[in-house]
Amino acid sequence: MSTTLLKATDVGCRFGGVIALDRVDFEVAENEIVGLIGPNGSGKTTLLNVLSGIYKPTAGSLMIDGAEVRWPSSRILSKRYKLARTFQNIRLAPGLTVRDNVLIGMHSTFHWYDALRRGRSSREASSRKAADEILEFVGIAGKADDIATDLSYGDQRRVEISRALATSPKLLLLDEPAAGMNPREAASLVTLIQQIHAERDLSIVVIEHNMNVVMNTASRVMVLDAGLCIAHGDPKTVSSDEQVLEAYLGKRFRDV
Ligand SMILES: Nc1ncnc2c1ncn2[C@@H]1O[C@H](COP(=O)(O)OP(=O)(O)OP(=O)(O)O)[C@@H](O)[C@H]1O
Repeated sequence: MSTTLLKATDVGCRFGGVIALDRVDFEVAENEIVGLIGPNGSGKTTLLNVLSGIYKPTAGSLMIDGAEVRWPSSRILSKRYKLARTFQNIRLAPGLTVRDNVLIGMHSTFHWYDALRRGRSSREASSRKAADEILEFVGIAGKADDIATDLSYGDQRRVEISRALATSPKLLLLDEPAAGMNPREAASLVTLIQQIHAERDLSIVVIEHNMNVVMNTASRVMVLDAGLCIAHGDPKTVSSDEQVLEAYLGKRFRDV
């Protein structure tokens, strides 16, 4: 039987007159990959921002690892509850190497300069080794000394994922990891997500507009539309749901 890692109940989030989330229930089990899809502006990133402590919701409750949490800050969530995330718009430290970006993730409790100093000191050789192991795992070890922002788009996404993995998360939140990728890069992202899931003891939530990525990674999918959950279930069931087809996927998806 699967154990629930995170359970958000009746979550609401308003921005003035805009209802970004309307009584949304969301659950992630241990070792599960959940896909989150929906049209632009349907509330996907808002849900991720709420779950990672960036937005405080206007209603609802959150349980993580069996304990009720009172919507703490992202720092507390990432440390105490071991959540890590990537962003829709890549956020890498400019001018720093790939390895240094990962070291920042590893020492995220410190100011980034402190993190780098610690990461670069001989005492912290083990951190560098751990960073290099993650880069190897993610497939960009050969680029550890390159400036991260000089890499291809697909590789920059891999750096972001490496940085998130550096915190050894129990829950990894990926916000449109395939955005801007070509089909070849997106296919190799699918393999990477499957590999992370198979080899690391964690759960993953993935927001994506690329249906191939969602359908080939997630075992369960939730669909948001205008802040409401309009469907959830296994990918096959969701992809044949009439309401989903009409609201979001449309004919395009029927042809996939
Ligand atoms: N900080 C904010 N201030 C005001 N409105 C916001 C804010 N964040 C989100 N919204 C609004 O909430 C709604 C949901 O936005 P959200 O970014 O969560 O959608 P999304 O499903 O992630 O869209 P996309 O697929 O385009 O990224 C939108 O109407 C958006 O304009």
